[in-house]
Amino acid sequence: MPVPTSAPRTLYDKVFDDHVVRSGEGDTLLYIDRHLVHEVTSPQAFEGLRIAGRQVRRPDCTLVTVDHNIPTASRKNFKDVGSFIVEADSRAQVSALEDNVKEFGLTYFGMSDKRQGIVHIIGPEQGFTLPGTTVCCGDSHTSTHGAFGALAFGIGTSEVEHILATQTLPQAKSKNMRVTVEGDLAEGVTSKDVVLHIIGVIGTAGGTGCVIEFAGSAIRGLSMESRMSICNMSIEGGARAGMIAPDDITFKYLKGRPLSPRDGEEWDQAEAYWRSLKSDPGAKYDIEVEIRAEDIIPTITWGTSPQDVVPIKGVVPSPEDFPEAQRKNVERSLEYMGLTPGTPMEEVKIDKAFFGSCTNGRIEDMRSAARVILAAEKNGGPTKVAEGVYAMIVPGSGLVKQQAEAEGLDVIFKKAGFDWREAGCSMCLGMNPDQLKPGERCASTSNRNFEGRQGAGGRTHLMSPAMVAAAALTGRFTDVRTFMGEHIGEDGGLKITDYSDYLTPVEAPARPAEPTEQTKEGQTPVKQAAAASAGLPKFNVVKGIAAPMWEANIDTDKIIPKQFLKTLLRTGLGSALFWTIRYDVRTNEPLPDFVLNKEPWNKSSLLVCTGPNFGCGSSREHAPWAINDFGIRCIMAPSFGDIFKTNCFKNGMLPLELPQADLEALYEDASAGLEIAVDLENQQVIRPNGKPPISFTVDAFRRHCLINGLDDIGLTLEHRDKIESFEEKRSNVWPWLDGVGYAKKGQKIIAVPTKRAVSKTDW
Ligand SMILES: CC(C)[C@H](C(=O)O)[C@@H](O)C(=O)O
Ligand code: SF4
Repeated sequence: MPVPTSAPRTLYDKVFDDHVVRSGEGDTLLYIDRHLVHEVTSPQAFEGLRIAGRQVRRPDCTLVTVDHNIPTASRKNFKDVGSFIVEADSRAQVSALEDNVKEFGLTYFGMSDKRQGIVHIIGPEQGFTLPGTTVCCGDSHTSTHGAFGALAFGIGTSEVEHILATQTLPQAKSKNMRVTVEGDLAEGVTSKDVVLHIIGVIGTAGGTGCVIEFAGSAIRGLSMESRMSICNMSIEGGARAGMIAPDDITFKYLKGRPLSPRDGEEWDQAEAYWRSLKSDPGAKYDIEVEIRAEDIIPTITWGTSPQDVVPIKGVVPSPEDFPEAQRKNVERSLEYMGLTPGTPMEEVKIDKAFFGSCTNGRIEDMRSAARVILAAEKNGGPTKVAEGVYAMIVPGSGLVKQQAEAEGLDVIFKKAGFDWREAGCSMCLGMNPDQLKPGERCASTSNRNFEGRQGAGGRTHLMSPAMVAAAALTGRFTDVRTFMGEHIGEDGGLKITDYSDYLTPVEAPARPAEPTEQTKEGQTPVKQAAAASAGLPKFNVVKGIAAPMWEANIDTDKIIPKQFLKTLLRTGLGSALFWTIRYDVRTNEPLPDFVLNKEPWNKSSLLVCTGPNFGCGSSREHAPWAINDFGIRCIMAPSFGDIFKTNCFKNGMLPLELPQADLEALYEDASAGLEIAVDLENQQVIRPNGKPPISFTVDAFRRHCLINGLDDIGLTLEHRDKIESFEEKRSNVWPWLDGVGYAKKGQKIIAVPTKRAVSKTDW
């Protein structure tokens, strides 16, 4: 429920309140101003629209691009997707998107468009992301856009369909959390170090159920691009979204962008509203975290969770350094990462270096890496990528690439032996051919170091672009400050003009052979029958064997890895559930010790996990689809990742939070192979052998929907009149938000007239 406007409100409260279409029973219905769409999480949503005979409600507020699947090889000879993308499933997914944007009349930055890029890079670049807006995308790193003071969060595919059809989304109000970073950042410390440090402090579940506002002088001193890197990784801190109050730095960044309000009256009106978007003095936060900027030094990860951070001067930790409850997880991570406790991080060697992703694929990141290369040379450090290391640079968008080339950065990179690629998500998750081989170690500017994230068996260490550049040059993790001398800093040190000596074109380095097919890691399993939601099955009592698991932070990459996200369907993923821990990564043979490969748990219909934060990370709805397809309808755990939890409900599944002691008891029942029953109507877990049942409570509205198998879109469309009156108000109060897409004359625009001319600026 909106807070009465007289009470002091946080930035989050204000943006939330300004988007309420309706509040009643269940979640509040929020209007979504900006919807970004990509190829991985949309095919089933468009299919759902088609089956229900629905249109896209606001094409002018929808922007579509392709990023995850596309190869990053040169596009010089690009003709079409059909001939360019070798891998069949990736090609099918990109082609499906191309068909969908045509059919539904949407603005699309395809592979031949220089504005194409990672969704979270192109939104801000175009001025599509604006302060005070609600921004959604079927992608967990939508939190990036919060850097503008937008309420931006990732959603699953069912929610993508919901927004396409209604331009709204049912949302529960999150808690307010504030992370304040006060003071000056030391030389060589970047926003990536800040956010890794924050996640190290709060943990990957620290922000669960919250929207984090980043505040303090260190945050205010950052550029927009650095702020985006911080908000981007709010999801790694478990938060629904991250936000930073907009200020002059924000307004300057937005001025003149193609989809920003036009100069003059429209801009002035927008800026006046944006200036009101800051937390009121005395506004209440449920959680406050304070961090001193001077405590942050260049930081990297050692393990398989983004919270596994260590300062570069530190050593690989030992399980004994952690509380008892975490030791098994630490041992598992160390084993996977092939690291020995006590080894100085600066002695760990790398095989690959990856620059890019929605965290660090922007122009400032490219400049920061180039500065390190130049400074290393000036200070007598290495001048080339270390022997045996393959280093790739993948700009976040075609426009970032164009800008970098205009500044001559590509020449610096190529001369030092880096491979200069085309825009896309690339090795951040390796849905395209850019992947690690089993056992390879990578210094990466991306955001996730989960097991198998960059390729089955691959080992990822997260760090800043400057630190990746340093590691690429020395072949091992290196404190960038040790050979930078005075030439350091995000804006200080070497200036762009210093690049002039390096502007001689050179050949690209040899690249390791690319796999043509991804069958080694397994392909989309079993062919499936129906692509769209078949309507929600009713959930009443689910009884059966429960699979016991104990790991903390089971991320959705672990539940279903990237190679299975290429499906156009919602079904058939059961055989790939927990792929990387269920099968041998080299032979694809089932691992006999994995619980779901053993009798009787291979027929589980429930799952009990004693570790917290189940389903954290990526927004892929493929995770609950895979669990459901295996036959599991209810997961019991101490806590869940926010997006995963919503995705479960959208599929008629129950994510049930229970106290640790109850879970330990159920874990024992499950390990003994005994049947458990979850009775949602009576809110009880019934244990075997007459043991006393465990009571629980589930939100009344969610329970009602699950028991009756209710379809959310249908429910929302009953409030069509409310949506229309909200849109009318929106056009009056925030007129710069209407009709800003690139829709051309004659293109299908449903419901909303375009009120403004299409910008012709060459961006
Ligand atoms: C494909 C998409 C669902 C996913 C996400 O939500 O984050 C991806 O971008 C990732 O980084 O794993
Ligand atoms: S996290 Fe990686 S895969 Fe996901 S959107 Fe960002 S760049 Fe793409």
